[in-house]
Amino acid sequence: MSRILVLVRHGQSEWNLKNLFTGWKDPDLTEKGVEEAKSAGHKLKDEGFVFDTAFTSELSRAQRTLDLMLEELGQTGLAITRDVALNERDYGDLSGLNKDDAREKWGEEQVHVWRRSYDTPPPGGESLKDTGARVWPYFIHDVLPKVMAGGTVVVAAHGNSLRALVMALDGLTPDEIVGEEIATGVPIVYRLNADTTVAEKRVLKD
Ligand SMILES: O=C(O)[C@H](O)COP(=O)(O)O
Repeated sequence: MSRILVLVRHGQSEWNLKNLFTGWKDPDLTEKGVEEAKSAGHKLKDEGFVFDTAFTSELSRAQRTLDLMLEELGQTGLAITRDVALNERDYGDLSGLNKDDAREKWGEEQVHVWRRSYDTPPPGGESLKDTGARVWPYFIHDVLPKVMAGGTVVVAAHGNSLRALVMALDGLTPDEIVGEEIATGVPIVYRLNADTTVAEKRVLKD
């Protein structure tokens, strides 16, 4: 039984390039982001991955990344489930602001706490804990059963919705999750044991 879960953060978006807080805003991929998505698909193809099902968010950058990966894999007909539960953390009032301008205004430390802490939400937005409170139940209810049935499952999502998943899968503490970064377009491959614990984790860097 394979029980494989592949997590991929979308490729670079227009707002990643402009250094803007994005959250639930919906910018497209840049050309570099398109290349990153294709390269993720290429790596997975080279390793022989064939997916049984795919999940993504309701945001274009993750959906397009998934489509581009599946094109590379020759799996454009695959069933895709799109759900708001996998959306990026809602950055609230920070959405659309430049990250350096925010550091100027509120200070480096405060902005770091909003971006990387476990339970301090940005103004009007979600903390990582809040994000996990919607991502994790969705994962348990909708995604995990497909993996545990012996499937090979891909989830294309976002920096912080994936940090919430990785925190739970890897059993990281609130202090440990602060240092966890998810790179754009780099597949993270989990193989799970029959009791749902992680048997193996590999990050498919270049
Ligand atoms: O929503 C965003 O701005 C990005 O997708 C993630 O941003 P962060 O790295 O600042 O959390």
